Amino acid sequence: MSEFLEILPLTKTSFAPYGEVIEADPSKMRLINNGTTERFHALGQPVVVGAPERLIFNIFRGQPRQFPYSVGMMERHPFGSQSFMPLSGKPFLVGVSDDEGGRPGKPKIFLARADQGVNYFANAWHHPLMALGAVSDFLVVDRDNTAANLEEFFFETPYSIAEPDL
Ligand SMILES: NC(=O)N[C@@H](O)C(=O)O
Ligand code: NI
Repeated sequence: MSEFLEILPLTKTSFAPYGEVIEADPSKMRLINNGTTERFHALGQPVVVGAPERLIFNIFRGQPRQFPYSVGMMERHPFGSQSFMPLSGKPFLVGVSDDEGGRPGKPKIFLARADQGVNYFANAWHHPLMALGAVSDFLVVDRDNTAANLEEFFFETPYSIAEPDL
């Protein structure tokens, strides 16, 4: 019987060890364009390790996950950060793990609102995109040449996630 993982709200504090939360934080806001635009400044830092690879913009179109969902693996990108910002007005799930001697520990699952994105730090264990409820698009900024930038770990016993209460 696999262990069910609790779903927590996504907050800057809870997510801090794994990356940055991209959201319109009033403390980061400055008025620009003659007061007609609110700029929420420097919400996260895209990172490439090991030039000459480039940071690129992508769109990921994710199929909604079905529940109960089996979390059988985690992955990480040693040579760059990876950010996901919802474009379809839907919430999504974020899964991360601490590193425990080169392997991911028990995953932590966060529910990201439709107005929240995340930027995973380089080498942060995370689960691949988990869209919710409908096919959803995400703006993704990460390092080009992903082939050399992906490490996966498969759990002997998968964890489970119950249908989130949206
Ligand atoms: N492999 C890929 O491009 N996607 C994953 O990295 C992911 O985090 O969804
Ligand atoms: Ni990834």
